[in-house]
Order: sequence, then C-alpha cells, then structure tokens
Amino acid sequence: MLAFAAYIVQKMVTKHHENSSHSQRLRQTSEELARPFATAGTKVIEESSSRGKVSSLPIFDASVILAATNNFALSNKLGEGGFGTVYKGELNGGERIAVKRLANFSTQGLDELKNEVLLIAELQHINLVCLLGCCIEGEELMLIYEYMENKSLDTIIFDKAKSSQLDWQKRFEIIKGIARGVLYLHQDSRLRIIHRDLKASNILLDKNMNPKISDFGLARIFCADDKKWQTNRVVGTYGYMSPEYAMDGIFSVKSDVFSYGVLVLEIVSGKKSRGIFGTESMLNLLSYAWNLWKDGKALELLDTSIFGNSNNNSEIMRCIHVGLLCVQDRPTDRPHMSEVILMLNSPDAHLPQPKQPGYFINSVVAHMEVPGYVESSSSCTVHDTTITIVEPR
Ligand SMILES: Nc1ncnc2c1ncn2[C@@H]1O[C@H](COP(=O)(O)OP(=O)(O)OP(=O)(O)O)[C@@H](O)[C@H]1O
Repeated sequence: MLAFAAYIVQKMVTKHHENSSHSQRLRQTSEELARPFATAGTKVIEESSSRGKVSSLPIFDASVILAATNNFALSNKLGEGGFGTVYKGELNGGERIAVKRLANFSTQGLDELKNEVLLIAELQHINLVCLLGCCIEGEELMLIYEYMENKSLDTIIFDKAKSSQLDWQKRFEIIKGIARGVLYLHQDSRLRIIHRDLKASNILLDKNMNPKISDFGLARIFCADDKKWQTNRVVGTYGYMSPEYAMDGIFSVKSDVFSYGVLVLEIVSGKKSRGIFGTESMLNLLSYAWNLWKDGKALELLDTSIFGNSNNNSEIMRCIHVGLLCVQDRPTDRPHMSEVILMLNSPDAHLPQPKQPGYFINSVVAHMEVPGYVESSSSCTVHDTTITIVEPR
C-alpha cells in the first residue's frame, strides 16, 4: 500500500455543469484527469456525502493502468463477464492489481456514477474484495481491485484436477466467510446492498484461500434507475437466481439468500447448479440435493474428491441443511443471513425442516428473450432482459 500511496499526488473535487451530456462530461473528465498527471499516477475523488462524511477514492491515470497491464495484453486477461473484461496488472512498486473495464454502464450522469463508485469503495470487510481506485477514460470506467492469487472459486471447485486443493475444512471456512460478507452487505454496512449476482465466479480467493466477494454494488452502477425492489432489468445468473427475481424481477435480501444457498450446495458437491445429475431423470443440482435429502442420503452429495473423513459428517450435513433452507421456494421461508451464520456456527442448534426448493421441476426449459444475453465461460449472465421459465409440454 505504500507504493500505491506514493501515486496519490493531489486531491480534487471535480465540478461538472448540470446540463452537459453524459459522454461530454466523461470526455471532459478524462481531459481534466490527464492534465495534472504528466508525471504522476493518481489523484483522489473526494466528496462530501449527504451524511456529512468525506469519502475519497484514488483515481488512476489511464497511462498508469496501460503500463500496469502492458496495454491490456491478452496474456494479462483474467476473464470476461457480463460487466466487462478483467486484466491482471502490476504497478511500478510491484503491487499486483486486477483491472475491471466496465463498458456500457448505466446512463446516469458522471456525478452520480462517481457517487456510486465512492459508495462501493466505502464498503470494507475482510470478505469483500478491496476496491483500490478507479480510472475514467472516455466512455469507459475501470475499477481497480486488489489482485486475488487464487482467482475465483469456480476455477477450483469445478475443476477435477484442482478441487482436492480445497478439503472440507477449507470449504467450511469459505462457506462461513461468504456468509459473513453477505451479512455485512445486507445489514452491517452503512448501506444496504443486495448483491443480485452471488455465484462461484464472484467469490475470489486470496493466497490463503480466504473468500472475498466481488462485483458487489455493480448492479447499482448498471441499473441506476432500478434501485427499487422490482425491476424489469434482471442482472443475475441463471442457476443462481431465485424464482421471484428471475420471473418477476423482484429482488430482496432473500433473493441473495437463495443464491447463497445454491453456492453452498455447489461448494459441498463440487457440482455446478446448472448441470444435470442423477440417473433416473434429469435433475439440476437443487432437485438432486433435495431428492438425496428426502431419501436420507444427503451425504452422498459430497464432492467425491474430498470424500473420506467421517469426523466432518455433522458439519457437512449442517451445510447441506442450511443450503436447502436458503433455496426454499418462498422468500419468507428462507432464513436471513444472520440466522444462516448462527446455524452454521451452532452444532447443537435445532434447524427447521426445509421445504421443496424453488425451481424443483425435473425438466425445465429456460427460454430467454435474448437482447443483452451473454454466455460466459461458466454461466449465463442476463443483463437488461427478462427470463421466462417455461415447462415443456
Ligand atoms: N480481483 C481479482 N483478482 C484475480 N482475479 C480476478 C479478480 N477479479 C476477477 N478475476 C477473474 O476474472 C474473471 C472474470 O471476472 P468477472 O467478475 O468479470 O466475470 P464473472 O464473474 O465470470 O461474470 P459476471 O460478470 O457475469 O459476474 C473471474 O472469474 C476471476 O477468475
């Protein structure tokens, strides 16, 4: 962080004319940004919020980001998602960063955009990825994050060659760490954030395999006009979205709880929620887990690559139980994250019996109205569109 701090050379509050267009404003800003940085790296956005607190966030000069990523070299590309492309980079002082290039973000004005980025930067928790700064260049916004050595959870748990790196104890710690991060977003931070896209590729792992949630707050940047609780712009990933969010655009802390439950079942089983399992019929992960649970064979869900230590059976059962409680069809039946944490940490707690999960249809066809539909390596991400689940006749 010392090397990083050395880049911060000046503080400023940028003022913009209310009546200039969004793109003009962005261009104007990037010109303003370029000026003071002939020799230096970053400055700071600083703004007083309505709550009277002054927040600040370093703004990186584009030249610093270009140098750090070797002009966004393909070899530095870490991945691509619905919000943009992510590159690995190294600052002059040797500090490693991840640069997320967001394109086509919401049409909100620059001031509002900066506010949103500042709000995200204010969210700090050991289980959230740290936002180090941002860079605005033309119509592009780049978010600069701390680099996570072990990349995302999906790259390990769904990879047969790597999945044994995460034994049960590590998986249990990851399950609990994610729960703490989500609780912070829902309840303990100064804002109330509903993530809306919790999934394995949004859980990053540091060098000690500690989980850090990424992409929190991005739904707000991309959907500035739908901070209300119902939206016709669904930002989320098929396989993780709760029924009420996927079908009616209704999101709440309970839709995040549903996605968390899917994640828990994926971490326990090493299976993707959208896969097809079971021998007799086409089962997705939720219905597969539910059938095993009903038949008293829930432990069979456990990833075979970490099978074998019966000392952990009660923890494993508890995680499956909590996962199934989280994916129940009716939002009101699902626990709050504070209850999830209590249940995970209390070996003797009496847990209610789960009801049938949402999406418990043996064979479903997901019909997507395609504008804005993006197929990424591990998931379908749907932006600016609606999803209709239809049962085949
Ligand atoms: N801070 C980071 N450190 C290391 N790797 C990262 C970091 N952020 C993202 N990545 C890698 O880049 C990949 C792409 O990330 P990104 O969040 O853009 O897409 P996604 O999560 O796969 O999809 P979506 O945008 O739909 O959520 C991730 O899966 C992860 O492997």
